[in-house]
Amino acid sequence: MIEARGLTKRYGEKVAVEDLSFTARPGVVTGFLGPNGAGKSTTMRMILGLDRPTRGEVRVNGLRYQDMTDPLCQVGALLEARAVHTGRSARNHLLALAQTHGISARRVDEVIGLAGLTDVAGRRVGGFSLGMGQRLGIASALLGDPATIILDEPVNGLDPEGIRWIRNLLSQLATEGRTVFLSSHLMSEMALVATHLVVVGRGRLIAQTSVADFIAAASPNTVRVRSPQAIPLREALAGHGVTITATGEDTLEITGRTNEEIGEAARACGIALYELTRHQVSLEDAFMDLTRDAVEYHATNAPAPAGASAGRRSAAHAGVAA
Ligand SMILES: Nc1ncnc2c1ncn2[C@@H]1O[C@H](COP(=O)(O)OP(=O)(O)OP(=O)(O)O)[C@@H](O)[C@H]1O
Repeated sequence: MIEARGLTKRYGEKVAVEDLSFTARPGVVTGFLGPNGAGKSTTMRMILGLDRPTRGEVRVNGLRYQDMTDPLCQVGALLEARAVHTGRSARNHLLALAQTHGISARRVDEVIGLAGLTDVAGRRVGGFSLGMGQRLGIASALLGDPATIILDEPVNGLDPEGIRWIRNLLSQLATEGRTVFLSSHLMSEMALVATHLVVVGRGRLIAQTSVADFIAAASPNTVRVRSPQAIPLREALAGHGVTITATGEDTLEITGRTNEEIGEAARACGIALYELTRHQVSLEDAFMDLTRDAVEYHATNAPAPAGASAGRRSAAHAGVAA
């Protein structure tokens, strides 16, 4: 469990993180999202005792990092995959780390296997590819069998097989009851692995919610229906507060009716349906919509539109912090 309360970090005049409170719970993968410069790395560094909060505090498993006697066994972290002694072999690097916490050589070989590094464990880390470095970083994070795992951009440099491996690994770690907290700029990847989100912008909390609610809140309330009898179906569904637009010969876009209502109305009239789909935006679209005002630097050819969009307004209603 990670609990941040009123976490604030200033660098001189610059406020990197401001009054940030959130909880990452055991048993789920929590994605930590935010535009560039939103304060994610600073927050992760404070969780790991690498930066001292200006105000507030953050605890892992109820403890501040600096109060842990066996940090490697409490919280495993991957922040900078390249920050290892490049002259050592992967196994020796892990053995040296293990010795600082009285962790057995057997556990070292276990995590080498888990990370898929068995064939290269004797090779110098200096010759490792970015993907192998990531795997070694993840092996280091898991060495102490910690209840909480924090990973900054864990799929960085991994090939498709490696990405699938880490996706399965993170889900497995959460299923075992661990707290998994990770940042990534790859929204499609985050949508596949995380079930909960903490979203920050300009150092402040924007949202703390499930991925499903985050996407639902940003999605228009539209159902797409395809039927060979679109005209009688349209007549059957017409009513107060219902908008129906024909977008093709056999296709209708409907707002104001649920999937169930449409399905039941079609059945009652003996109308066949070929498709009945609630329109959902991608996590990337929801993220872009919600964080548009929190982006520090916009590309000059894509200025931020003024005012809140419908998506952002509805996101605020779904337990999303203002
Ligand atoms: N040591 C520092 N001194 C001054 N400003 C800093 C320092 N570290 C971070 N910042 C500033 O604090 C803000 C938050 O930075 P941080 O690296 O935490 O963001 P981030 O969300 O991790 O960004 P990215 O997605 O680009 O990695 C940025 O504006 C950054 O320039």
